[in-house]
Amino acid sequence: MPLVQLDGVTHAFNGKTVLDKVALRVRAGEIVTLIGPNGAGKSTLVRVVLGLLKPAQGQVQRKPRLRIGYMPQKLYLDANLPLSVLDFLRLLPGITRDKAQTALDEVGAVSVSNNPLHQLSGGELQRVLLARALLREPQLLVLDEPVQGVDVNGQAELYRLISRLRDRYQCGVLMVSHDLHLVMHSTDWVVCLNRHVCCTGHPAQITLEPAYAELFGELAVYTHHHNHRHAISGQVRNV
Ligand SMILES: Nc1ncnc2c1ncn2[C@@H]1O[C@H](COP(=O)(O)OP(=O)(O)OP(=O)(O)O)[C@@H](O)[C@H]1O
Repeated sequence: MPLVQLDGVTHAFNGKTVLDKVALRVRAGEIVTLIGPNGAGKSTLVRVVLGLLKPAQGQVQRKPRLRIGYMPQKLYLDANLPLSVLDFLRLLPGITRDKAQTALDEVGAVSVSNNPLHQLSGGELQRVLLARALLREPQLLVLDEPVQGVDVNGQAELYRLISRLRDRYQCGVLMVSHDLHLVMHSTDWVVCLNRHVCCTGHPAQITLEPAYAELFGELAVYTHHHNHRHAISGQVRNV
């Protein structure tokens, strides 16, 4: 049974359809990457997966008692709040100092344990957020743009870390990314979203899809015919 399975998920905000009959499935041990341009509905879909948003239509099935570890896109920090990394992780109920240290060790961030949270670099903060997600002992890790604010080398390292965590815990991973080329080697399945699912497949296949080429332009290669185009709003236009 998949950890989570969505079928025909449709949702609108203020009369504007943001998700249109979207299907998605994540199984244990699998890394699924959701890619799409700004406003494509990626974060909205993540909220549906997390159970924070009930879609107007469609089915959402989660494995019973599914434990989800979530890494948000952004963390809003109050620079006046003197919170160390360890204090921050220990805000989660039941987390001891030892458990927090182990999670930091796991993500290669033990050296910043006592540093003030708001003084971390982009890459260090992302690792700390990943450690926090791991503390829930997740069966499903949901990562919304996990490499934001991280330089290119750091991004590749973070993706390798995510793959290692998947190998070690055999958890499913759903991650959101803007850039398929960077995540290509660390993902098993790609879902290309622009309010509806434009195409899905293995990372190497997906770059050959005309729908992918249309969304991501010059980086992609056209090889076969596609039966619709997208208006700038993301609406499908027949050709
Ligand atoms: N709570 C809300 N109320 C109204 N509109 C919303 C709400 N949440 C999202 N939207 C709109 O839905 C659309 C999709 O937003 P969403 O954040 O899911 O896109 P995204 O693919 O994650 O974008 P980005 O890559 O920029 O983060 C956008 O037009 C956004 O303005």
